[in-house]
Amino acid sequence: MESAGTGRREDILTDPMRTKGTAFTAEERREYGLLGLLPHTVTTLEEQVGRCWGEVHRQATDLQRYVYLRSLQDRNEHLFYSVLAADVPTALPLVYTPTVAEGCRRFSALWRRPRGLYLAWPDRAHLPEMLRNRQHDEVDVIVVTDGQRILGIGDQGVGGMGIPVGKLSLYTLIGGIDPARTLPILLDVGTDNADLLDDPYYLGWRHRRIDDEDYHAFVEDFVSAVEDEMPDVLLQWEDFATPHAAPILARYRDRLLTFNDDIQGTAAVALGALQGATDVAGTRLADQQVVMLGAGSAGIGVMEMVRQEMVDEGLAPDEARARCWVVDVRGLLTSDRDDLSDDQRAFAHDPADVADWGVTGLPSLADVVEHLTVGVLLGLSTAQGAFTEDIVRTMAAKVDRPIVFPLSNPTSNAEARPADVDEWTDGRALIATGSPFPPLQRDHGEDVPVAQCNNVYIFPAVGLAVTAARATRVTDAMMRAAARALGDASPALSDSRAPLLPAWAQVRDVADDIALAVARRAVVDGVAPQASDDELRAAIRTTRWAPGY
Ligand SMILES: NC(=O)C1=CN([C@@H]2O[C@H](COP(=O)(O)OP(=O)(O)OC[C@H]3O[C@@H](n4cnc5c(N)ncnc54)[C@H](OP(=O)(O)O)[C@@H]3O)[C@@H](O)[C@H]2O)C=CC1
Ligand SMILES: CC(=O)C(=O)O
Ligand SMILES: [Mg+2]
Repeated sequence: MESAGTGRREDILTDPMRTKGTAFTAEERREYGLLGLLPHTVTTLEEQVGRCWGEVHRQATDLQRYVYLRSLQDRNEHLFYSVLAADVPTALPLVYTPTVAEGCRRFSALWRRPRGLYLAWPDRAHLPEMLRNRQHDEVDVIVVTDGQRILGIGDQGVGGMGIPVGKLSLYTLIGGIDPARTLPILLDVGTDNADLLDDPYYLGWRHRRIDDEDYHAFVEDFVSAVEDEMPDVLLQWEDFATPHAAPILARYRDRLLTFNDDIQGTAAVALGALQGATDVAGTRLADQQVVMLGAGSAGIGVMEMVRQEMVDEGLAPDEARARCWVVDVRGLLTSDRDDLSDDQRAFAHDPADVADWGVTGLPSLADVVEHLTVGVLLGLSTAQGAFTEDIVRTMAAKVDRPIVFPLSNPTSNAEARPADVDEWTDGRALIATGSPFPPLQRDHGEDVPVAQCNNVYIFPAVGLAVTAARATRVTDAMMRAAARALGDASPALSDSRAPLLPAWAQVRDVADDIALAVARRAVVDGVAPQASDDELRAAIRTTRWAPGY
């Protein structure tokens, strides 16, 4: 009993993928040598879920709720996912934006147990060995960050690991990816966050970020090691700073099964929400002047998909570009600026386009809104409150149904609060936000939920699609297919007062529909084996993991 019995019972009691905790039945407790190791009462999974939610609600702050749920995840994954699934709208803001931002900021202080891989530059000679040390051999999805641009809160160094962990939990909750087949990775290449460098308890490599030449060599070594170890894995790049995000995607998108969530996932969800919004507004994207505040990788990614959509709607590429306006911290992107990347330059306007505005220097967002009839105003700028009352009122004075999406995360970085936008536009605005906000109050007492336009609607479905279809690449057309399928599911298409995106209660069904559309497109694009719709549907069904004992 002593040796073999002890080994077996400890495994099954403490292995987060196999334990049932107090739900082990009397027979199982005897069979596995667990008698005496658990309190007498045998509980059901439903009772455990109820008990856990009771504890979540008893915590004093959302950060404590986050810590509780993360500890539960490390202890018992079936229970953790059952808890999340029981109340997705309440769980999401706790394991994801906005609370995960605080989890990242306080990562070192809150450290409990290891999860995923920490690949630090000083250990670069051992990358293959570190990858081989992963907990589970078979991996479907990796989410990797270097922690440099975490949501809108900047460089969090090793604390950025909160994001891959959080995103992968949503791959499982929404996309049904087996949690034992997910792998969060943090590339620790230092941090330029002075507070972290000064923090005696900081757990990352205490060093300034390495230079670009070393950085790209390290990323290349990492990618090569992933190719050797896990050649079929989906590699999702997350929260890389703009100077690295697009170049990395460009370098690897034709070599691996890979995508950048902030560029491509955000674009797809924004386009999906715009489909419902333009339908309610009774217009087409191609008829609008679309303004983006923020020229980072997320903002430019969204505008690129908006431009493609306008072309699909019938505009010539130049006509489409002429309707897209991007404003960054200095002002409007114009072709005489020498501080633009090639991706940004693609949206720069000729200074002659705005010469008759009479503005000295670069036009600001207020200037753009004053001089154009703007139908769509999007924010991916990290600039809290940048959609001011003046700006929104000026816009709303010229269009019946202004489309206003303050998309920056977390909540504290949003360009505007929905309740304010609603008030300034007398309830006419069509609103979606990046982080969750309370519903809008109407005089007659009916609450109107605000759509959360967040890439969480997209990435779990893309993961499900490529895993089920055995795709080898993520093409632009696959991301467009995701956007369309999400747009088609917009409740606003059938009820103009309904939110622009589906309710969280439906999100898993919607993910199945998106996954089918993406998988189908992968087959058409020749990046997945031939399969009929029925075969793809069946593959999606069998790929889906669900919690339960
Ligand atoms: N809703 C969603 O699903 C998603 C939301 N996001 C959010 O989008 C935001 C931006 O992400 P990303 O593009 O990667 O980040 P970046 O930091 O690279 O981009 C921010 C952009 O906004 C500009 N900017 C900063 N401050 C201001 C200001 N006061 N006025 C106007 N422009 C300003 C910056 O200009 P400059 O570079 O010159 O400083 C830059 O162009 C983040 O908050 C992130 O959380 C991202 C992905 C998905
Ligand atoms: C949602 C997301 O990916 C971000 O804010 O970066
Ligand atoms: Mg992100």
